[in-house]
Amino acid sequence: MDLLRVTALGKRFGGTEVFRDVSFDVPRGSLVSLVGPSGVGKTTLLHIIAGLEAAESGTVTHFGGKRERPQAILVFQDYVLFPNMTVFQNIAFGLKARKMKRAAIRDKVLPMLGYFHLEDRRDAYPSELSGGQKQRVAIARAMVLEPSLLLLDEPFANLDRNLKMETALFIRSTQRSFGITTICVTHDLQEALAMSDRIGVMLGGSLRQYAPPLDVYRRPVDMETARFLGPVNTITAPLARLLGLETCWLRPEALRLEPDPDGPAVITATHFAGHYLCYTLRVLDQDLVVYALEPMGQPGDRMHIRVSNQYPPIFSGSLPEDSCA
Ligand SMILES: Nc1ncnc2c1ncn2[C@@H]1O[C@H](COP(=O)(O)OP(=O)(O)OP(=O)(O)O)[C@@H](O)[C@H]1O
Repeated sequence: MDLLRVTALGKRFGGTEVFRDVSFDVPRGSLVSLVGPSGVGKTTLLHIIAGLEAAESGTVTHFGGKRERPQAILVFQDYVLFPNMTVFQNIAFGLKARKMKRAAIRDKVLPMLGYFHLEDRRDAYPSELSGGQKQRVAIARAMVLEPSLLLLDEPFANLDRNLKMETALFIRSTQRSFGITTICVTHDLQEALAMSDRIGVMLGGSLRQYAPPLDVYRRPVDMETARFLGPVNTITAPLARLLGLETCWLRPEALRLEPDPDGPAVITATHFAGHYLCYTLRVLDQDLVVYALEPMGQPGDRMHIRVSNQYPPIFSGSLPEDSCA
């Protein structure tokens, strides 16, 4: 079985249940991210997979059976680089501990320095590195050992906003090039969506959904998962009639704005979100969130709203109980 299999895992701390019945498979060579609010048990789950923590119930089977359990490496969120060692020495550390010969260590570490864009920092100490460089050293130090499982705990936690996505795409490309099965725990949803083969959404003590990122975003299993992934517009009956739809729930990108002095919607707020503009509008006593690539207007401007058939509703039909917009 070329999978890492997590089956019915449960964990308690004292009398408090953290999670129950968590099951998922990680195919060899794939990258999986576990996301969820703070305190839901993501790090605890990662520690159980790493063998650092015992589960209350359930099993973790590494690629075909416990007897063949291969090496798993956990990269902690605060990097834990050796402060008195250079970048080269940090990356070489695990190979040296395996008593590898000097020339063989050089042959392994030098390509890593190139791959991780650290050639000109090879003799620098961790205190002389930027957050992004430290992160790259920590991941290079793990990958040089060619682990069969790489576990990343909050790999973007200490990075500047603009470095997060760059690092996510870098992790993705290195993970693919080296074919290293990777499980990542993160708060950074956009980065997790961008780099992962599968996303596991942990909510309220269980793994609510485990699927490719676009499926979780477009076909969430319930409203709480939908809202965790991003804004949801509830289209109740009067608005649905106006838009020529049935009652449904739409992501912001499913709606289009057109400036129209006689339009039914009024812009109430707008902000620039980096790659797009985010508008909040009031229409028929409801608030809607709509994204646009081009500026559409200012608060107070009236708009016509169209529905794009490129983005089907994430749910349609009768309103579930937790559907309040
Ligand atoms: N050793 C421990 N003893 C008792 N409770 C613990 C222990 N470790 C974690 N917890 C509790 O278990 C819950 C899950 O913690 P965990 O760190 O796994 O969550 P998380 O989803 O990774 O959170 P965050 O995103 O904030 O890191 C929390 O309520 C935490 O306080």
